[in-house]
Amino acid sequence: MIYQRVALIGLGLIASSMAHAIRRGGLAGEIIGTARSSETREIAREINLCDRITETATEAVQGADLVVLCVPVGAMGAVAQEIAPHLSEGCTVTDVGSVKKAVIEAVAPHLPEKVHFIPGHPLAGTEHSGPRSGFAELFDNRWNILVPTVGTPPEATDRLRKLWEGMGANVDQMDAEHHDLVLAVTSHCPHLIAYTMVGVADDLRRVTDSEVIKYSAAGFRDFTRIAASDPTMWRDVFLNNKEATLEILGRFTEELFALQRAIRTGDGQQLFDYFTHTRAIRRGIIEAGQDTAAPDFGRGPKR
Ligand SMILES: NC(=O)c1ccc[n+]([C@@H]2O[C@H](COP(=O)([O-])OP(=O)(O)OC[C@H]3O[C@@H](n4cnc5c(N)ncnc54)[C@H](O)[C@@H]3O)[C@@H](O)[C@H]2O)c1
Ligand SMILES: O=C(O)C(=O)C[C@]1(C(=O)O)C=C[C@@H](O)C=C1
Repeated sequence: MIYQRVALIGLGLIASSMAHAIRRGGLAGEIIGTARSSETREIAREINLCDRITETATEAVQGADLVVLCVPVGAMGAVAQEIAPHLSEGCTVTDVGSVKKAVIEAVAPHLPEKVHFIPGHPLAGTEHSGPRSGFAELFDNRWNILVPTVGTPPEATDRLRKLWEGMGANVDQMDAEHHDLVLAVTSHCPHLIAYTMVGVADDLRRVTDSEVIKYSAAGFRDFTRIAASDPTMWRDVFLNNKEATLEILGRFTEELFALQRAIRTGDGQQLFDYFTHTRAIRRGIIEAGQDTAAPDFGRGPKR
């Protein structure tokens, strides 16, 4: 057992997967859960997600030695403010938000000195949300990035690392700014591109008489899966990782324009060279055995 009492705030995909994975590994003495809506709390009770479900976050954190904020990035600051006076001395507060710099800025000022704040981000998910969508295997062989704040005792970070390893994840550390830039490239902008492509296809539906949907090839189907992700979560990701996502979108647009020009001018060599280069990147990732974060479509329950 790594923690005596873990409090999960916000019972969606990530919190419910954590509850299942913590139970699978016998990693906590007790799991307490809480959610804002009575409907979510009711479902959590019905499926026996946690050992105890409380009405409020302030009740949930009492006596906990680990508190995990599992709400959308834009709600982290308000939740931290609400729970701060009720945290136990020496407890660790972590989060699972997809953005790190803005979450640290929103959460850290509210937390008392007697607690350890260790922000985190599991690089694992699906397009589903809510308390029924979680499954114990979500984090197996996926990365979890920890972003310890200055002055965090190494023992507190090691303990949290052990919890994530117990849930099946590989753990790495990064600073917040670097995390946000890397994730802008690997996760945030690809989601925006998927949202856009599905929007374009939908616009075209009238012209193509629904053929776009009917003949969806694998590439487009992957886009529609990604574009089905939770709108609140993704709105908050972009509003809170503005600088890095705008930087990457700027570069993306430049490359896109260059390829657009090559198509218009019939520059087959440029297209061929570009595609050869990107294929080598994909093959390099696979040869290096670093393809562990590849989405495994169809994982987990479909809700
Ligand atoms: N879904 C993914 O693929 C994924 C992966 C890694 C990290 N994350 C991050 O994990 C966090 C949770 O995501 P999820 O996919 O579990 O979401 P989810 O939508 O499944 O669950 C979110 C939970 O937060 C609650 N909530 C929403 N707004 C709130 C508010 N204003 N105040 C209090 N509670 C509120 C919801 O009721 C729900 O219980 C987010 O910060 C997200 O960025 C998501
Ligand atoms: O597989 C998916 O559905 C995901 O989008 C998961 C994904 C990702 O981009 O890889 C999405 C957001 C997270 O913050 C982490 C993981």
